[in-house]
Amino acid sequence: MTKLSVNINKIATLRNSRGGNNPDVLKTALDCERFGAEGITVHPRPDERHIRYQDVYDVKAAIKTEFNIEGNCQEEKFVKLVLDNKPAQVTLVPDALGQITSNHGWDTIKHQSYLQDIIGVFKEAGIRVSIFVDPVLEMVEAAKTTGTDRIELYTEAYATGYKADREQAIAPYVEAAKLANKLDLGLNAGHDLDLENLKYFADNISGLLEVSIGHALICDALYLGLENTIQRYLYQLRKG
Ligand SMILES: CC(=O)[C@@H](O)[C@H](O)COP(=O)(O)O
Ligand SMILES: NCC(=O)COP(=O)(O)O
Repeated sequence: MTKLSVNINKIATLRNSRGGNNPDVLKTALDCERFGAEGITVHPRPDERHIRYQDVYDVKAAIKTEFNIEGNCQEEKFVKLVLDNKPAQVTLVPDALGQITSNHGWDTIKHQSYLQDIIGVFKEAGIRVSIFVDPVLEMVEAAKTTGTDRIELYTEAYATGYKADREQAIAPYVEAAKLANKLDLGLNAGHDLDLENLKYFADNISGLLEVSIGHALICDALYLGLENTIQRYLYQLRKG
């Protein structure tokens, strides 16, 4: 079964735009769980323009489902934040400073030795590790030797290509997933997944353990309401 982890970054972005506590990030996380989400994802960035470091402590203390902290482990503050909070999972993303959003996976060959070291730090603390990778076979293969528990396939290219030719868009992901399964690497996916493209992805990717979805889900919630939206995403993952 593929778990749905809701990324609440965009709730924090809205809150920060006025400086108060509306919408309430912690309440939203708890409501997401109440409405059926099987995990909460946050992606704090060094400028704290959406999720703030304090939000991470607050959310961790309150939620009951799997907590997934994503971010750039080259930032010392991020490493401390993760080790302080001990989430169920940390997802390592090779973001540059000031990046609008994540836009590529790790080069697991070039950064092999660095990844081995940092993954070891998190695993030593009992935290499951996932690393963000593009659906490129060499990158998946080299991910295995980093010691990571899982990879998260970066799905922006799938989401962009879906409308024009979904078979072509998913093809590299099918191959990457087959290889990950063969190597016994756990498989997550995320970025720009939405109500339209999610089911086809989940149906065609074997062994998909978790999707983390934020931007589209929060946009849908404006029209459909948060509870209804989460139920609809779960339905896309579960229906035959
Ligand atoms: C790793 C990934 O694809 C998402 O976490 C995405 O980066 C969300 O971050 P933003 O909300 O800052 O776009
Ligand atoms: N890991 C992907 C994620 O958390 C959410 O990405 P998006 O749905 O906001 O594009």
